[in-house]
Amino acid sequence: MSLTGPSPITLATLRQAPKAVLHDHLDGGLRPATILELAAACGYDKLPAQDPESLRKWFSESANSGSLVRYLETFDHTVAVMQTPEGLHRVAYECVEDFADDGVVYAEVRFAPEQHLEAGLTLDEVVQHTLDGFAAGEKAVAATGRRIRVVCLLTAMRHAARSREIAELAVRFRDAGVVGFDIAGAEAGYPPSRHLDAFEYLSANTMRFTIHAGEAFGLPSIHEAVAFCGADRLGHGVRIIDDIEVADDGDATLGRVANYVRDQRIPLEMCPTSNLQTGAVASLAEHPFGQLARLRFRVTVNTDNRLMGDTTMSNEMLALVETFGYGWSDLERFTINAMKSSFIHFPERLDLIDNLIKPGYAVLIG
Ligand SMILES: O=c1[nH]cnc2c1ncn2[C@@H]1O[C@H](CO)[C@@H](O)[C@H]1O
Ligand SMILES: [Zn+2]
Repeated sequence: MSLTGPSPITLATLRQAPKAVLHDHLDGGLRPATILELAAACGYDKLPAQDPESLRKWFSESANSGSLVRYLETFDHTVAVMQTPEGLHRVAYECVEDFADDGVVYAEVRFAPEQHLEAGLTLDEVVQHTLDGFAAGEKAVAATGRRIRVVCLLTAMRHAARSREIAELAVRFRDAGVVGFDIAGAEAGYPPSRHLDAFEYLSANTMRFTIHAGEAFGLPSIHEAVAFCGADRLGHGVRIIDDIEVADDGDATLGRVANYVRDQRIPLEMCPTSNLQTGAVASLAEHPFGQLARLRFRVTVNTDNRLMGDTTMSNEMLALVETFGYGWSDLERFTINAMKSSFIHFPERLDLIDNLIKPGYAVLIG
């Protein structure tokens, strides 16, 4: 029996809840003030605004275009200031701090090393400076008495032709903080099967991977990702809803791909705010998250790009609570879903679930 009852769900209490994020882009999460300072330091003079607040507004407004391709254009400015050892280290370090301040206890953060070679760094150097930044961030957070684990996924850009090379890079850094691989970028016209070579290499090396699929393009992309490529998780995957028919009484009929994804417990990395911005869904009320959670797909809550979405994990959770009426036990379930789906080793997952996540929600549930 509880003496206090459940805490109300507000942004403040959500920030205290232990959270896990599987889908967050490093180059989509910079602090506006940091962008300005790094731009000044490296001589990048194409920023669209000159003070932090205007820049914050510029990113969220420009990303809110209803088109993935235009959303992605905003990354030119963040990637531009992440070309040096200092830039990469600082952005990674601050990412850890920002997650910890929001009560995130586990994060898988991704970025595309091939986009960070303009100042002459090698792929290996790019990854090493970033991992050093994460490690320094973890240490700084630990020194304040909090605990966070941040690991890295390496992304290959789906329109480019370096995925095999990036897969090899990921495997090279597998014991140093890289736990998986991803492909991202404009989806239409660039099906995941273009990168079969990379996925086969990863599978042969027992390294796991996720694929952005079913975001700006439909069900065929999801089908390819899970059936041809063997994706361990799906980035977004919202269009899986096209393979589900829901009758007026709520009864659902699933097609073959939807059944496969649910049966195999393939995790869906859902990013509500990002989906609104890119036009993948028209409104939160219509976001497939609600139906998919109800139908017991393995849904997880994610930020995608904190800068472009002007968002945090707490914010994404609050939006879902306000839209679908979720309570603490639902949020705990989504968080445990994320930990079960994470790419770190099993004992470490269990440790975070048993020693941080369950006790944290027990306090909030009251
Ligand atoms: O939601 C998304 N869908 C597809 N690609 C994305 C999304 N968010 C970011 N990126 C792309 O991933 C790269 C590496 O982090 C970013 O530079 C951006 O081009
Ligand atoms: Zn993404």
